Amino acid sequence: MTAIKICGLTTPETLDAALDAGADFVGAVVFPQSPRHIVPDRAARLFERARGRAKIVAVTVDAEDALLDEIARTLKPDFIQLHGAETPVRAERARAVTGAGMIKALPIRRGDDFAAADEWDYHADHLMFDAKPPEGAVLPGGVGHRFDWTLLGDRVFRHPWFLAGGLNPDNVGEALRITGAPMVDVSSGVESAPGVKDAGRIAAFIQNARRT
Ligand SMILES: O=C(O)c1ccccc1N[C@@H]1O[C@H](COP(=O)(O)O)[C@@H](O)[C@H]1O
Repeated sequence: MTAIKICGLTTPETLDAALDAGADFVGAVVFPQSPRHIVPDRAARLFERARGRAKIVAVTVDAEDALLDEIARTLKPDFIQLHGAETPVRAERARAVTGAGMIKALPIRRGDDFAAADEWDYHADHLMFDAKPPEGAVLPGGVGHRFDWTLLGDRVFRHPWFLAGGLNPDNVGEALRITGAPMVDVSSGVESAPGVKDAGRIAAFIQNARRT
């Protein structure tokens, strides 16, 4: 069965919508430039209701040790998602500081962007293939951009991997049919406005992904 991550949750109502619909991973974005930013202390109080029901993911972008340490002490995530330009050395440091599993997002625009996966596959527990944002974009993710899913072809990776970028309730079925992704991740596609999650769209996304 496809594993599903709902990312950028900031309210109890929408977190409950994700949990009740059967999300496997729920994500807190700790990145001040994001409309979904939540400080670690508040994330810890919000996400406590998810513990044991879904894996808790802290999404970070080139985070310093101090922030990683704060996230580890407060939120205690099951996974740290690295969504910036981290190196494998920094990623191993993030793993050591947090004691959490690691998801590494790789930006994809063309087929040769998958080359980075060869090395990262040996460091990350899960790779996440997300669309490369347009030049000058403030956010490295969460912008609803998708890449050409056929680029995945019949590539094989060591661990189950996430497809992300521009997914929504209407296209997740097609995305799964084309890519055979074992895991999917969504943020802006289940919102009514940037940073405003929609319980109905969360439920529809999970239902449509499961149906496929
Ligand atoms: O969601 C954000 O605001 C965000 C900020 C910084 C880094 C990553 C972020 N989100 C991640 O990007 C994917 C794809 O987003 P979308 O579905 O295209 O909107 C999202 O699932 C998060 O993992």
